[in-house]
Amino acid sequence: MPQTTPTSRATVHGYPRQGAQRQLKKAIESYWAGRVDADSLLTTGKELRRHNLRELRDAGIEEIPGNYFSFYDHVLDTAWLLGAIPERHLAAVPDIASPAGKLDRYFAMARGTADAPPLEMTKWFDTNYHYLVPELGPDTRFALDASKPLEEFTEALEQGVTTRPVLVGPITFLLLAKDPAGTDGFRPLDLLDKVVPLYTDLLRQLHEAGAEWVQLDEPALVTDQPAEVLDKVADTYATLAAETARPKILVASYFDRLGDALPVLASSPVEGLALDFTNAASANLDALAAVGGIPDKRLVAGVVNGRNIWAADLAAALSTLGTLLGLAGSVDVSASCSLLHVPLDVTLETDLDPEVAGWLSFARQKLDEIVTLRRGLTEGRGAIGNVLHINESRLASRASSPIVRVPAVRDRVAAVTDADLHRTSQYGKRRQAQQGRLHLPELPTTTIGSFPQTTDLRKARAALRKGELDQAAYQDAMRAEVRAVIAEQERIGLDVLVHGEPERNDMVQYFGEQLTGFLATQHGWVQSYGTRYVRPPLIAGDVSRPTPMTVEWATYAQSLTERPVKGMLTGPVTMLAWSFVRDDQPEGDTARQVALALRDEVLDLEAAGIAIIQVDEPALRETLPLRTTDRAAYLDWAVASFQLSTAGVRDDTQIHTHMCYAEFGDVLQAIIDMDADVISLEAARSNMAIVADLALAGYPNEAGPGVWDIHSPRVPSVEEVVGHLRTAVGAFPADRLWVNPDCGLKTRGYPEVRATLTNLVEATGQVRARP
Ligand SMILES: Nc1nc2c(c(=O)[nH]1)N[C@@H](CNc1ccc(C(=O)N[C@@H](CCC(=O)N[C@@H](CCC(=O)N[C@@H](CCC(=O)O)C(=O)O)C(=O)O)C(=O)O)cc1)CN2
Ligand code: MET
Ligand SMILES: [Zn+2]
Repeated sequence: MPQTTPTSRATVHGYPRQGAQRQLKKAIESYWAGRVDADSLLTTGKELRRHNLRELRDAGIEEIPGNYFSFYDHVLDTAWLLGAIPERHLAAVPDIASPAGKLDRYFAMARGTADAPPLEMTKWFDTNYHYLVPELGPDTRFALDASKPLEEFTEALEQGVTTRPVLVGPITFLLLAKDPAGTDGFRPLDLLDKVVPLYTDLLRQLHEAGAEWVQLDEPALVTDQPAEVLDKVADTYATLAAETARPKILVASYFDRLGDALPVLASSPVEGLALDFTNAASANLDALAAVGGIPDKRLVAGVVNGRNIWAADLAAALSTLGTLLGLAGSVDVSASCSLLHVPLDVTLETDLDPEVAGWLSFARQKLDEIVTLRRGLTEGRGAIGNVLHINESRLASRASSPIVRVPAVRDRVAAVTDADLHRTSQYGKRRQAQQGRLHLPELPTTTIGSFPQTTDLRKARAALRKGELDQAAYQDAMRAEVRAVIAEQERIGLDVLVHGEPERNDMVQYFGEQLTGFLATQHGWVQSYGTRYVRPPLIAGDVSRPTPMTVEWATYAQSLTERPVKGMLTGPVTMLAWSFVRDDQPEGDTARQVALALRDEVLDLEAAGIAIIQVDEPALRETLPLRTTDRAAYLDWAVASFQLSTAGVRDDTQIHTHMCYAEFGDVLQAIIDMDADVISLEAARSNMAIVADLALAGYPNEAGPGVWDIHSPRVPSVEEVVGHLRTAVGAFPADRLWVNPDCGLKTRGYPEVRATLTNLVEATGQVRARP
């Protein structure tokens, strides 16, 4: 007899918010541009939520999440919920009586206004999604505004569905927040006692509205936390559970294992836990057994990977679920995390080989997997025999496909030796050779690569796709842009130029489209931040480079000027991090394949006379495993793959790399080991703190701390840039410093780019003249 657990349900933590045609992006951007009013935007939001609710219900999802929708970001929504709104944003939009007022204040926090800079934005754990960092100080006063979760709950109820509202939990909210003033001895977590009563109040209000369950997300608990924080977790959930008029509480964790937080939550009085059982988080299974299970609790089992796009191994997932049945009061089937991080629907992909499409599972397909597994769990394998059979044959087709394993690529990787990872000479000798070739002034000025991606550029690309523009006309348009970008930089007086990357839809997608082993999607949009989306390529098979990818663009740009133009590539770690990576071999193996393909490109650029080659690694820091014990192994392959891609060049070829997104403290040694001749880093927002860190760590090569925060259209004055440069020069040898913005300029407009780069060059002149 199959074991039956009648209470088992199919559920998810969240679903893509944007709609199949990215309607949400378009509606919000239209609102910002003044083309539609607040009511129209609110209506679009409502329609998308209603549509998603039907989609989830029709797919067979038995408990549907609520409050996962957002006009910008769910952490920002939580700050709003708790009334943690900085003074400057209150002042910028003082009147919120109307719907437009509310939206405008909300968007002011997200994007800033002329006088009020936005909240800082940073990566959501180890994903490519960005959240807005709540600003909390010792004097922050909270005030609950539960209207969003309540209204969305009621809205679903009107459609006949009792949703489970999903909210960022109090511990994670406070751990993600920052005190912009850096008040001595204060941490946002000190505000816990002020915040917990608001959550209690919120629980009461949701209960009154009819909510049976509420989900509080605590992903911060999958990062290492001291005992003192874990004690606060225990206290917090004991306090919340002590409220009698409340929904049942489900505490959710994802992206890694709970570790020491697992026994704490297991023995807390909350009614349910949601755990991730994929990848490194699969250690949750043994840990759960070790605490004797949670027989009095509901377990929401994340057995379907919510972050990757491969069809699940249903038989394996079912066997995990079977084991879990013995470890919890009830077992529900879910994805490991919100489906926010994957594209919407494989069936929209008409260009994919149908065999390959069968290997894939986007958000919509994951719903089917979850529902199937729930049936298998409650009705037995026999009930889903057909689906298991099809799944098995699809997995087999993937495992044996010739695109997955290419012997020549594997042989080449196997032949890599340690010598391939190191430049011929030490930095000192290379520096002399490079100076002899480049003749750069002290404090050379440069940019990070991209210039504004104008509407015209995107329109040209869209026209090419639709066949309205032929390849030759498209190339002409892009070349014209390269000419304009080079001329612009010469006029401004920069020392090392870039071609501006006009031909790239995205720095990862562009290379993915040219490398064998990568697959592109047409509609696979995933939210990166706010209304900005990316279409991550899929790494399905062994990677190689059939032909040069950037050499023509680089040599064309170089032919237009006497000044050096940097070759511009995306590094192996970032190519993996911002793609959906194959799950059938260690990531380090995939990274080496990508590195060899890039190494070919680097050597071709060198042979074509390009003297400076930049290999960007902005994702190196964010991909750092969440648990510190896993980090060394990651850094080993990450650094080695960067070295493999770059170390083949001559002494007089200068290798640059670039990293944005601050918090480099954990990777300083890796930065040294990468041995790029020059690294440009984000620094403007942290007032050049990284420069002192590099000096302290003994970083021996050259560095360009960013002097312009490109995330904002604000133009820094000459004095401000001079100030940054003097700080840098005071902390690091001036003869090893470069001057550049924090990151590429693709999201910026020409007016602020011209103004800022002019100021940057002027400021550099002043500091050179009077160091
Ligand atoms: N992969 C990746 N991850 C990253 C970054 C990154 O650069 N790449 N940077 C950080 C995040 N920053 C980001 C910055 C900008 C955008 C961004 O601008 N995205 C664009 C899409 C970029 C793109 O793929 N553009 C394509 C397609 C553009 C498009 O939408 N075309 C329309 C039609 C074109 C038109 O008429 O305007 C369509 O296909 O429907 C192109 O240029 O060809 C957007 O959401 O609008 C995304 C992330 C961290 N993570
Ligand atoms: C997110 S890092 C961006 C680096 C790239 N070269 C650019 O300038 O856009
Ligand atoms: Zn960058």
